[in-house]
Amino acid sequence: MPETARQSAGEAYNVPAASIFAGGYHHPLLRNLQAERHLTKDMLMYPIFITDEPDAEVEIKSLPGQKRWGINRLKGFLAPLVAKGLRSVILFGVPVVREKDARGSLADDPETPVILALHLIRREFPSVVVACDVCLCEYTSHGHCGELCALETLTKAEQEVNAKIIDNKASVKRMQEVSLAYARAGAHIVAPSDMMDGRIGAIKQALVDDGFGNRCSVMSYSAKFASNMYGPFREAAGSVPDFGDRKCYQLPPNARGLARRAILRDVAEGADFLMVKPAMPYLDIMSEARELAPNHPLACYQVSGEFAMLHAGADAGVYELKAMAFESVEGFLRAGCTLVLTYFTPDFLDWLDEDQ
Ligand SMILES: NCC(=O)CCC(=O)O
Ligand SMILES: [Zn+2]
Ligand SMILES: [Zn+2]
Repeated sequence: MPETARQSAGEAYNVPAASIFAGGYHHPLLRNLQAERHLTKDMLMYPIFITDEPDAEVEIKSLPGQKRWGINRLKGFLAPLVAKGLRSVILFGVPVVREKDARGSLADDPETPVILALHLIRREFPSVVVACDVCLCEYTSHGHCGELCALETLTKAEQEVNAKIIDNKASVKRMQEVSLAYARAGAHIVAPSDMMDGRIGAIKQALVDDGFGNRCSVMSYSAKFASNMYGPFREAAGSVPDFGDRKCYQLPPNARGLARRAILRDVAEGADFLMVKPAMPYLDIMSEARELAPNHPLACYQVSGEFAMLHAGADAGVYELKAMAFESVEGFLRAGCTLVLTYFTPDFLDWLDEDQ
């Protein structure tokens, strides 16, 4: 037993005045003031799936409440959200009608859903900032994020460990082309999630050379981990790879050092925004990113599996969804994030107007 407790056996222990913590902040307002920063509507970016079926409004089973939208439905879907204060979206294209090929030609086809949506959103909702995810996985016939090497050039052993399947050079060139196409169609931000080496510098240079240096920002998915939590997204976007996995271009979940290097590399290559993805299991990486790049805005992506997990827990009675969603985002802000990509955005637009 500790000395003080023995001495006071039988008597009430006198709590020292300086040890009173929670009790000192005994009112909801006083507790609220503990936060350095609070979630605001400006900090929310909403991921949206747009398909090439113009009238589609298709539920995504594994992503509660989320749908794939056809271009003809987009205005009606976004208008009420913009009225509630939606400030930014990130677009993902989902071709289901047109045929995919090995180089992901549909990514930057002039009629591709993302480009049509860019024109529409810029025209109809001038207050909304539009980011476009830049990646090939939704557009390639094989479902990988970049162009592949001719597989016959690889040894069997290399194929088995999924090494060297990506043609990095050809892929980076595609990311430049796709980024430029989105910038020309009005994207405020291009957000490469492909994870090819050197793409940030290449994209930034292509934008600058084409006159977009101060019209289109680059948000790098800097620390994107090869997570188990992208499943519902892959259902939503139809981007499950045909073979192998993404481990040769995304970070292993245990890779703190690689994440730190990736963050520093993307800063050096000219990224305007950095990102950590997924969010909840990687709070340590966020706070390290904050330290490594204190002068850059930091985003995090609360991915599809996190969203599905939070819903599943709430449905099982483990917690109340709204309270848990706020708790998750409070963690991101505490860790230093300034922007949160989340499927909860429409909910937060309502919740932030309610008493919390
Ligand atoms: N580039 C986006 C993803 O790879 C997945 C996001 C998610 O799971 O929500
Ligand atoms: Zn991808
Ligand atoms: Zn992706």
